[in-house]
Amino acid sequence: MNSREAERAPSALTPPPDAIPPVRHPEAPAPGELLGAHYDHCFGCGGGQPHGLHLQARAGDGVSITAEFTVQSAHQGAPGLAHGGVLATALDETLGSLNWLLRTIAVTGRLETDFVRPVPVGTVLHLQAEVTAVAGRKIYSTAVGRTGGPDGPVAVRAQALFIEVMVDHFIDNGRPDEIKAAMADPDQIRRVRAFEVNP
Ligand SMILES: CCCCCCCC(=O)SCCNC(=O)CCNC(=O)[C@H](O)C(C)(C)COP(=O)(O)OP(=O)(O)OC[C@H]1O[C@@H](n2cnc3c(N)ncnc32)[C@H](O)[C@@H]1OP(=O)(O)O
Repeated sequence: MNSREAERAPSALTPPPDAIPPVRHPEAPAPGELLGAHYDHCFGCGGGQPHGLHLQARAGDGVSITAEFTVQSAHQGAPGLAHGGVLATALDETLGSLNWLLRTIAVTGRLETDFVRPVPVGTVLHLQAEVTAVAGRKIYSTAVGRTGGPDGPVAVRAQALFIEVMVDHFIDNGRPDEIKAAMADPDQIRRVRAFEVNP
């Protein structure tokens, strides 16, 4: 472990003392509004991924989100049970959707997941996530996923740190074919949301 990694290790998900509460963007979708897919080919929310999660997120109060995802046969790890990585993806996607309420472009830097109960295929996972603090480019957030309804037992939970980036993060690092296709989309909203840029 180098010194930078050591610095991040145990307290990386604890906001520093100068962190501030998150501020909901004035043009954020109203509480209860469905967010829709930010990118058709997103494995978490896009309709263009046959085996994707097709997660549906809804704006909550403050800087919070609720989301639902139904575990499909294609999401198995052990027989009849959701793969842990798929559940982590559902948490990551829900947490990532919070950035749309802040209208900040950010990517996951760290995602720490607790797998509390096994989740069978066919289960609807009810997710809730909120931003807890912001410190400069660092956005701290938490999420839980419950089974049997929005108030059911916790099956998974996560703590995350998202880092604000410029749109160049996607343009410089993404594969040129997909970047070109997304930029050529005549729908301005779809074009900007593909890169998570504010319209
Ligand atoms: C609706 C949208 C849904 C989107 C889907 C869900 C979201 C995703 O899955 S995004 C994809 C997965 N994530 C990625 O690909 C990110 C890959 N990583 C990177 O590109 C870079 O490491 C990146 C951008 C996170 C940080 O790099 P860089 O911009 O150079 O920032 P850097 O200076 O290293 O770090 C900035 C701060 O964050 C901290 N930090 C960065 N990474 C971490 C980390 N892993 N753990 C803890 N702290 C970290 C640094 O310590 C630093 O803190 P401070 O300002 O206090 O010194």
